[in-house]
Amino acid sequence: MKFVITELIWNEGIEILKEMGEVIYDPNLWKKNEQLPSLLTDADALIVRNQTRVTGELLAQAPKLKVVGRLGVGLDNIELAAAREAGVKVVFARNANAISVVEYVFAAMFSFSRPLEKASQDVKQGNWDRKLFTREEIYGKTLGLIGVGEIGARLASRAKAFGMKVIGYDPFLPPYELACTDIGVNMTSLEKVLAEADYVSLHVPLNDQTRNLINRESLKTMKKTTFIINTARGGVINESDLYEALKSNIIAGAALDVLSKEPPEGNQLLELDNLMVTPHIAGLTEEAQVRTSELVARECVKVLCGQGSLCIVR
Ligand SMILES: NC(=O)C1=CN([C@@H]2O[C@H](COP(=O)(O)OP(=O)(O)OC[C@H]3O[C@@H](n4cnc5c(N)ncnc54)[C@H](O)[C@@H]3O)[C@@H](O)[C@H]2O)C=CC1
Ligand SMILES: O=C(O)CCC(=O)C(=O)O
Repeated sequence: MKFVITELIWNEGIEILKEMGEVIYDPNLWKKNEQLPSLLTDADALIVRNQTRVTGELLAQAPKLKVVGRLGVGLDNIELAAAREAGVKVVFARNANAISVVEYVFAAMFSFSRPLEKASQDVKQGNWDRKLFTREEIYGKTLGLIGVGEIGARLASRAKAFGMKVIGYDPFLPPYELACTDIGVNMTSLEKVLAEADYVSLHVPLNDQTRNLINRESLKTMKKTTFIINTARGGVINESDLYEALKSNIIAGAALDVLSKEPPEGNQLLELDNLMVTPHIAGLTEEAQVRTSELVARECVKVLCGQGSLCIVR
């Protein structure tokens, strides 16, 4: 078996693959468009993160390919219809990084509500301003979830433990799969989530329905005190509309782990004081990456051995 890996993978995954065959691994291969097709001519599996564009054109250059492994959850960089047409299965790291994303969202909420780093810097600069850093508890506040899947559900149960009220919008949630009421999420409309939440957190895939879901009109319906947190995909928020809303204090602030263009180029949002931005790290913890690398390696091998996998994208 030949495995081609175009982006960062942890050793735990590589070890599994090496037992099964040849492993070509270069974490920067996704940037080397001229090299990739020739490496794929006799590859059985292609393993990627979120930067490799797995297009129909690329798949056509990989006649032996049977499986694409996605070291993560979002599938917006993979042309699923083209993969289906080519008979190539796609497996992903179902739920492997969800807890890390949840903890990131708490870090973002606490950065707004208890800004320890800013206060610490202020003290180190010789100040002792206790009033300046008086904020609000998250206890009793409303967390609004847009998308209540693997991440949203885990975020909800932990937010309840902090005494938050949790409301959610997810029109595609199969009722038998997740009893939102059991985990304390009051499911409601998108309009209500936006109007009532003190913290809005996005957990939807990027697709034609969710692109620009948060835009000038929806931002206007939010409270002036609301913070929005985006760990989903940059395209879910219209960035120029968010820029205007933050600049004119239509909402209080935003934390973005994802941007429409990564790394950013000339993105005005980065100039704003009420914006926190990180380089797509919500799912990047040691634990999540070991789980992700092992899971995707194992599931690719299963597919190549003709066994079933619960991580195949349908
Ligand atoms: N920043 C990071 O490091 C990470 C980002 N992600 C992003 O988070 C997204 C969500 O991840 P999971 O919770 O694991 O996925 P999931 O598939 O378990 O949950 C997504 C939920 O969104 C819902 N949904 C779909 N379209 C919707 C719409 N138009 N309106 C409202 N809800 C809608 C679905 O019904 C589903 O319940 C991923 O697709 C990925 O883009 C995931 C992991 C790490
Ligand atoms: O692929 C990555 O490295 C980031 C994780 C992510 O965005 C995802 O799992 O969807």
